[in-house]
Amino acid sequence: MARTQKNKATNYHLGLLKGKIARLRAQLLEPAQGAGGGGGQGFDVSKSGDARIALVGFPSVGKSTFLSKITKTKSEVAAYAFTTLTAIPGVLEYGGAEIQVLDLPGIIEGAAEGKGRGRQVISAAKTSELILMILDATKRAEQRALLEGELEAVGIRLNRDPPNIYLKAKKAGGMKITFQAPPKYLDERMLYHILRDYKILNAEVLVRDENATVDDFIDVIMKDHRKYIKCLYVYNKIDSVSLDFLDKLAREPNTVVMSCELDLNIREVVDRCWEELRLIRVYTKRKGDAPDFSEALIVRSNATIEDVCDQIHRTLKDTFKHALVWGASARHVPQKVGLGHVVADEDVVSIVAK
Ligand SMILES: Nc1nc2c(ncn2[C@@H]2O[C@H](COP(=O)(O)OP(=O)(O)OP(=O)(O)O)[C@@H](O)[C@H]2O)c(=O)[nH]1
Ligand SMILES: [K+]
Ligand SMILES: [Mg+2]
Repeated sequence: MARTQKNKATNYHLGLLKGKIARLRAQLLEPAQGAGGGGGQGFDVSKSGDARIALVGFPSVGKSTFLSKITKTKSEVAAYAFTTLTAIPGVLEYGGAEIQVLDLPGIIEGAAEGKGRGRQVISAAKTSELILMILDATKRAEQRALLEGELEAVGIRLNRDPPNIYLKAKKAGGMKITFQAPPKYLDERMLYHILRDYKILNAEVLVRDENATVDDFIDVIMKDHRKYIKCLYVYNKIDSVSLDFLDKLAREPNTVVMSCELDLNIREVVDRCWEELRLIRVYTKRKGDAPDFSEALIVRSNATIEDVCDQIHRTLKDTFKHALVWGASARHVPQKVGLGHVVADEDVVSIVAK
């Protein structure tokens, strides 16, 4: 690809190559048959709590120091690289929620290809709802792009939505490729040949985004190997950089700065994590009683009354008549709602049974 000049005429050729590379890379990442270790498996830590955050970064950026600050777990801290050799889980308690925080071994360039424990670390990161990319404010700026490249290479997409392209493989009927608006970077012939390379010969494609690229299209074909995860960039060790530089870092998007050593801004980092996870606290209330604010039910954003019922008890739905809701999601209080009503943070809900 590097030898090919980029212009309109070679665009098609480059698109096909990208498709082939993505397909071959996915094959490489498949754990080899019977090969055992070093494969795509994460660490043996089961998920627990309401969400999982993974701490990802180069060695000695302060991942374990941070875990020890925000949870009761003590993960070994030292000045040498690769102090942490496995996944260490801790529990962050926040607003009634329990969030699992995974301290992970440091990764290095080439991690995606299996250097060090890289593949295992990245697999563990892939299971999280939020990646905290811990960066050393005193190190070169390229560290961030390097790490992003490693995560991208195994199919993690940070702070992005899935491409707005519909693809449905079929058993027969040939290829039907439609563009909602004239595409800037794609054409029908290119998509046709990329699909063929993936042995997809019958399919319906609708490209809804005129700015969609070949990479986007490949992500849609490979959607079983892609994971869209939020990432917060956390620069640690700000005790050791100039104020000017610190100011510049702090203005970057999705970025927070801290010093574990001086206990600076830790609370703000944790608050941002909570915001990024977009978890919702719902309090329950029995008829005639005051709401129970001592224990929150934790649900995902856009959760409905049905999700709330499932959190309380798996058979509650069967006897559900309606619910009464007080709080931000209610048009008037209390609002009488059905299972489909979408709740908001800190709502109070009373379930009325048949
Ligand atoms: N100056 C400064 N040093 C820090 C800060 N936070 C951690 N350190 C130091 O950085 C070194 C590495 O810290 P660790 O927490 O072991 O880093 P890690 O990212 O877990 O390292 P690995 O497990 O080896 O990947 C230790 O010597 C810490 O004391 C900070 O805010 N400022
Ligand atoms: K270390
Ligand atoms: Mg560590």
